[in-house]
Amino acid sequence: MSDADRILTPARRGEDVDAALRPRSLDEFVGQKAARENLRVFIDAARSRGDALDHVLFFGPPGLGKTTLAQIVAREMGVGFRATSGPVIAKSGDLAALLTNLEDGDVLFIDEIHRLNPAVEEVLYPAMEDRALDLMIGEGPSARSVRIDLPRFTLVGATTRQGLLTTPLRDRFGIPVRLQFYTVDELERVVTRAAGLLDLHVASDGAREIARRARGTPRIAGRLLRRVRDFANVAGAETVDARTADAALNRLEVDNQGLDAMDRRYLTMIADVYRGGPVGVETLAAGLSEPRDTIEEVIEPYLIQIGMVARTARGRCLNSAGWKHLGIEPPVNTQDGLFD
Ligand SMILES: Nc1ncnc2c1ncn2[C@@H]1O[C@H](COP(=O)(O)OP(=O)(O)OP(=O)(O)O)[C@@H](O)[C@H]1O
Ligand SMILES: [Mg+2]
Repeated sequence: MSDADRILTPARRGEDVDAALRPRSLDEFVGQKAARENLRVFIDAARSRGDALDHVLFFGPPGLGKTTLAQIVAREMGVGFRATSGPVIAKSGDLAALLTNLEDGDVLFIDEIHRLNPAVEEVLYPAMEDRALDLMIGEGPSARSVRIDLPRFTLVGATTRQGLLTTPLRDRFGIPVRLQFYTVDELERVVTRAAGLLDLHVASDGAREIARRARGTPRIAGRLLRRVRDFANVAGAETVDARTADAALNRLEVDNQGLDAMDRRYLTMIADVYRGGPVGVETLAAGLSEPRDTIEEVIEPYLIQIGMVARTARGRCLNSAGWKHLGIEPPVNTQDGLFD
């Protein structure tokens, strides 16, 4: 099974109707309290000065609301929103064209900003810092550089891999915002809100069951809700309660901790083959036939967050919660035993 086939992948899949469920204002946006409150202050301050908002970087695992917040920033500032992504901007000229076409105050959203090519990134530095573009005119000895002023704009970058950003780029964002996994309470509100938008009756224990098993991720909560709705429709259930949700999620092979077959394969490999670790991520990637990026970006963050796995300098280790979840006794003398 590849990551794209998983019901629990936090990465976006074609069936996801993200747009319909997207909160449209900071007040509608659930969770991420600290980030929301800070953004509110910075947006109000910029607006009262009549200035563009400082550049913002959203980073964190997939499906936590980076794109949603970028759109909300533009809407709350009352400015235009232009979106592109790192790998799409092939040449520095493409970026120059985008920048010179911005209107005063616009938000330029660059998704996957860690994948910008270095030549393009160079163009971004003076644009972010001085709102200017340095262009070379002509070639060879007669070449000269001209500086063009740009409209005031706010660059909003998003990345799942903050560590892959170059330091000069990272330093040019005045407002870095790390997104966190959501609590079950927060996801319960996400599910209830989405159910309302989908015109579906979900009892509070049903919303809670879905929330508990959504891997801390609103995108997964929305997707599970739609699949549970399908099961409820076929079963002729008017209301999704905890029992209906539990039965549907079991059928989807989402276990009671919200892990799926891929997560269990990952945990089982560390347990069975490497006696709980430490084992390097490359070795795990080869053993599981998954790209290393998928393991690091998609599978591990949540398993680390819930304390089943630890990322150490010598590799990945299974913690006692991981052993417990697999229902396996850890071998004696594991590293884990030393720390628990
Ligand atoms: N705080 C929230 N409240 C309600 N729904 C949310 C929230 N955050 C995200 N969502 C929903 O989750 C889905 C995914 O959000 P979004 O596309 O913004 O994630 P992302 O962080 O940009 O993901 P990726 O890294 O894959 O680009 C959307 O349908 C959005 O409506
Ligand atoms: Mg996104």
